Amino acid sequence: MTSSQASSTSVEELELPLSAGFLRAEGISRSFRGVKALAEVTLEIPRGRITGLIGPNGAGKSTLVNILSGYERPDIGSVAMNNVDITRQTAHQKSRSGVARTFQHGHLFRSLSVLENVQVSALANGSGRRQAQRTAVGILDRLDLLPWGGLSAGHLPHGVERRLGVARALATAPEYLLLDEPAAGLNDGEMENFRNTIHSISADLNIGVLLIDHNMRLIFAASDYIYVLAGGQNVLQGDPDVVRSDEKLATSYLGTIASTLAKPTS
Ligand SMILES: Nc1ncnc2c1ncn2[C@@H]1O[C@H](COP(=O)(O)OP(=O)(O)OP(=O)(O)O)[C@@H](O)[C@H]1O
Repeated sequence: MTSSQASSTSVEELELPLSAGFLRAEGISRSFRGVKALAEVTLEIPRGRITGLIGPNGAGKSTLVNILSGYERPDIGSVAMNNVDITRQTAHQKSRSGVARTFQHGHLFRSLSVLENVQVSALANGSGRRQAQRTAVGILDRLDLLPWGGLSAGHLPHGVERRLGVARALATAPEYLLLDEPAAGLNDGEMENFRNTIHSISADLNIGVLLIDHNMRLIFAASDYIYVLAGGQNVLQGDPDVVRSDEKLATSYLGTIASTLAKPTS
């Protein structure tokens, strides 16, 4: 195909999937002083989809997020983004490459305003001042955070603080967004809003979302595909209906945890 043919052909005509590209962890192992946190774990996060990751405490979920986002290095295994090996990139380099994450415990600048927190993320990722301002306002609008923009991030209701964590991650213009227990402590209404928000982030912005949470109702309602880890290993994966009905989830200790955590949080 010549370049003029290529430029006159739209994506729709080519029938290319909007969700092309993925972030992939392949055969990841990681130990801490002899404790094996992950053993040959593989997981794939396609763009434009929500991938759920569940498992009991200590299963290795956060360690995997730390490795995907560059906060930890694997002992063995690789991380690839859109088929490019990014295993050895630092957290900052991965962020620049297009991998963003939230943290279980905030990581906000509490003395800055909500708007400033988002601007700082955009600036740190290379935006100029004006662009950072525009980006921050647009993201606050998308996440219904504009009314909070001028308030100090140190005194926010829990649900707002959680959304601000997502806003900061979005300000780095990611292709992939890793959400580590973003809904902890949200009530049912906030949870439903949050689910709609991450759905629009993945579908409208074509972002690949990894969603880790102990709330099974959120995970099963929001995810297009689910991975289950236990003891640092892949134990089960598939569409939500497949995972829900698999006897490994229903009859093992995972099932006990799942049913406990599926209770309403409010
Ligand atoms: N920095 C570290 N130093 C020592 N051990 C660690 C470290 N990080 C994780 N571990 C251990 O690795 C294992 C996996 O922990 P990890 O936090 O990844 O699990 P998790 O599935 O995220 O758990 P949770 O649901 O409780 O957050 C645990 O045994 C944990 O104690």
